[in-house]
Amino acid sequence: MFLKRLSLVNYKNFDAQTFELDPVINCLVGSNGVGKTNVLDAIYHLAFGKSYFNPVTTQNIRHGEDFFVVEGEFSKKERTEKILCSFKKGSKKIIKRNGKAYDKFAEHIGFLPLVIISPADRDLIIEGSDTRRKFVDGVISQSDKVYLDHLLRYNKVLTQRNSLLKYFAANRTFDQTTLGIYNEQLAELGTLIFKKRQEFLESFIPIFKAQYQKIAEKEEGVALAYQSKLLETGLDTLLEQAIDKDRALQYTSVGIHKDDLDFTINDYPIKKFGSQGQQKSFLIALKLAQFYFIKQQAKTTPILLLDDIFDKLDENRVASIVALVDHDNFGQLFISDTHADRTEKVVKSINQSYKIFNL
Ligand SMILES: Nc1ncnc2c1ncn2[C@@H]1O[C@H](COP(=O)(O)OP(=O)(O)OP(=O)(O)O)[C@@H](O)[C@H]1O
Repeated sequence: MFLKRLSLVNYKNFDAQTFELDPVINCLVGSNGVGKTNVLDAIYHLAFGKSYFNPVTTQNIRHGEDFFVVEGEFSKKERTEKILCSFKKGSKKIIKRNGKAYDKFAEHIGFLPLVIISPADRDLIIEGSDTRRKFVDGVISQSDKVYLDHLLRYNKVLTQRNSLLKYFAANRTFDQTTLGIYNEQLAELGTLIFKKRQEFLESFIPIFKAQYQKIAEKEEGVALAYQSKLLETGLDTLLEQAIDKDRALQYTSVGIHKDDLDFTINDYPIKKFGSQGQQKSFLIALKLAQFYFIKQQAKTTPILLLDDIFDKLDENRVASIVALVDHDNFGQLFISDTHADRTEKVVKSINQSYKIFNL
C-alpha cells in the first residue's frame, strides 16, 4: 500500500498544496517551521482521523480559516482508495472513503496501517500511564476490530459507572443493583481487554528487545513489562473490594483503565535512570516493534513516517532503517529533515526510487 497523492487545504500552515508522491521514499526538507511535520501529520490524519501532535481539531485549521480538508489517494491491492478527512468549525469531523462517509471512525482504523516515529514519542516515557495505554491500544486496534469495540464499550460503561457514583454522592443514596450491573459489564469487557493486552505483550516484547539490541548494538538490560492489578485478582473482585473507595472518590479506581507499562533499564525506570541516548533508542525500538508487529498481523506493510529522525539517531543508524526498503516489500517511507544533503545522501545510498520535496 502507498500514498500516491496528498492534497491539503487550510491544514495548519498550508493554504492549498498537492504532493505527487513517490511509491517508495519521500523526503520533506526545509528549515525549521516550514511545515514538514505538518505534512506527516496530515498523512497520520488520513489513517487515524486525528492529529498525532495536536488533539484539538480546531487548532489544525489554518489560522483565520474555518475549515480544513486533507485528501489522499492510496494504491492498495492494485485499487485506488480515496480517503478524505474534513473538519469545519462547529461541525463534526468527516472521514470519507471513496466518497462515502463513515458512520463510525472506528470502522476506518486499521484500513491504512501506519506508524510514526517522532521526537514527540518521548511523551511515552515522560507522561502518565494514559499515553502508554493509548500506545498499546493503538497497536492492537490497528489489526483487531473486536478489541477496539470492547475498549469503546468498556469506556462507555466506565463513564456511566462514574456518573452513577457521582449521583450517589450528590443524592446521598446507594443502589447496589444498578452498580452491580455496571460491575458485571466492566468485569466482562475488562477481562477480555486484559487478556488481549497480555497476549499482545507476549509477542510484542521479544520483537521490541530484538529491535533495541539492533539499534543500540548492545542489550543494555532494557525491559518492558505489563503492569495491571488484574495480573493478581479478577476484575469482579477488585471492583467489589474498591466500592467504599470508589464511593468516596466518586470514580472507578480499579480496572484496565489503570493499567500501565513499566519501561526499565537494569530494573530501574528508564525515565529516571536512562541516558538521553538510551531513552531515544528505547523509543525507536518501541516504534519499530510496532511496525513489525502490525506488518505481521495486518499482512500489509505499514506506511512509515520518520519525523526528524536524525534527532534520535546518527546517519549510519538512519541509513540502516532506510535500508529496510531494500528488503522485500518494506512499503512507503516519509522522512522529514532540515538538512537536504544529509537526507539525500542517506536515501541515495540504497537503490530505490525517491522524491525530495523542498518546502
Ligand atoms: N493552525 C495553524 N495555522 C497556521 N500555521 C500553523 C498552524 N499550526 C501550526 N502552524 C505553523 O506550522 C509551523 C510548524 O510546522 P512544522 O511543525 O511542520 O515545522 P517543521 O518544518 O517540521 O519544523 P522543525 O524542523 O522545526 O521540526 C509553525 O510555523 C506554526 O506556526
